Amino acid sequence: MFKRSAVLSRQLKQVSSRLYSSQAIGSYNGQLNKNGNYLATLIPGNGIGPEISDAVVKIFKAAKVPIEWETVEVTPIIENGVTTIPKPAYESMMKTKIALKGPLMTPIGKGFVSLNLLLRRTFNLYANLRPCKSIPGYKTHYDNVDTVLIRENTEGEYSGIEHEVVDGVMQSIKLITYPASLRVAKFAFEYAIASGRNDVTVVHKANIMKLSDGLFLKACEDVGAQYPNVKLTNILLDRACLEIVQNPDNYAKTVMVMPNLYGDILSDMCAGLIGGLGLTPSGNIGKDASIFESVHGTAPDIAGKNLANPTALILSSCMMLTHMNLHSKAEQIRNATLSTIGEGKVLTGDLGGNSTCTEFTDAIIYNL
Ligand SMILES: NC(=O)C1=CN([C@@H]2O[C@H](COP(=O)(O)OP(=O)(O)OC[C@H]3O[C@@H](n4cnc5c(N)ncnc54)[C@H](O)[C@@H]3O)[C@@H](O)[C@H]2O)C=CC1
Ligand SMILES: O=C(O)CCC(=O)C(=O)O
Repeated sequence: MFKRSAVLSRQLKQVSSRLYSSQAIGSYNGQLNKNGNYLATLIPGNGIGPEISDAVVKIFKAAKVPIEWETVEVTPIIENGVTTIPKPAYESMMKTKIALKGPLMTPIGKGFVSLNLLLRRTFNLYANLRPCKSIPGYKTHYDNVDTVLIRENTEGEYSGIEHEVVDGVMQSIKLITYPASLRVAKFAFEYAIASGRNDVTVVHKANIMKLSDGLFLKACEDVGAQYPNVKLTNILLDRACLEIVQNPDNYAKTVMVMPNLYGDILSDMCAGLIGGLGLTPSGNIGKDASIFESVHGTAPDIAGKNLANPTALILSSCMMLTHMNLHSKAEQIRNATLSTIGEGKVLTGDLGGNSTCTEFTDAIIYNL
């Protein structure tokens, strides 16, 4: 094992912890329990979820993070055709108001509704914050990616309203409401100020979806009028994709805000620029509760083989710690994780290495 170099350490210091902060909106008022710890909900999830969750638990223990986990499973509970989450998971969230979640599997083209989306709607987690930043020392085609994407998280194309019109014709409703658009726009502006970017870019297709995306854009402009010191621009989604892959640098100083589906796709694209889905964290932020999770899914192709890269969930857990005002622990764990990758000695397969999830986790603990 190698200790991080001075150059890498310097570069890491430049990785602003503000990038991963979600405190612009959404508050955390948790109280220390009698053991001097905060209580947080842990949802290990499916596929690689339990493996990467174990990695976080191990790292938190080694870093002496003052958190006690309440571990709950989220499985579909279907009653009278309505899907809900299990009572223990619901009650835990209502109590702790904060969770770290592994990915949850959703059947394709049939079966129960997405439990990920259900959690976001149940707890009104209306803003999905997805930062994506090149990792110093880890070489990809780009070394200058530093995007912040905020995705409306409760409606849009994912409102779950679908029906058969007649045989052979299906209809899916994209629901955009002014209040939901306003609140996510406000989050984006507050985040732009808190992160020092002072610049918001609305990503949309209001040239085609004139009413729905048009309303989203208008809500952002209405909010923008209350923030005269924050620059507001807008761009069509297709052009944004082109510009980001051509020159991500141009997107390093803005905060992008967009309807649900666009954010889902664009955040995977940004992940691809910095080394893949194993690296990108996210926070689902609400007024009263928040759930932090990787951008990636259950990775069924590598599940149960100790091959998963836990970085995305570890960085999500750091976002959670920042949200809880545990800044120094967040920074310690984030720096140890990024420097382990930057050193390039112990890497999981997705990053070109041949280390297991366990070996990679142990390397991070060594670097704490
Ligand atoms: N928030 C969530 O819980 C999400 C859940 N899903 C669900 O996950 C399931 C699988 O979806 P896929 O489309 O296959 O996407 P996926 O993200 O699970 O996998 C895509 C590719 O990325 C790789 N990958 C993802 N995370 C990785 C990690 N941490 N380390 C190394 N490699 C990693 C996988 O091995 C696979 O090759 C589906 O049921 C989907 O609905 C998908 C996205 C988000
Ligand atoms: O719920 C799912 O299975 C996928 C969800 C997803 O990709 C997302 O919204 O982040």
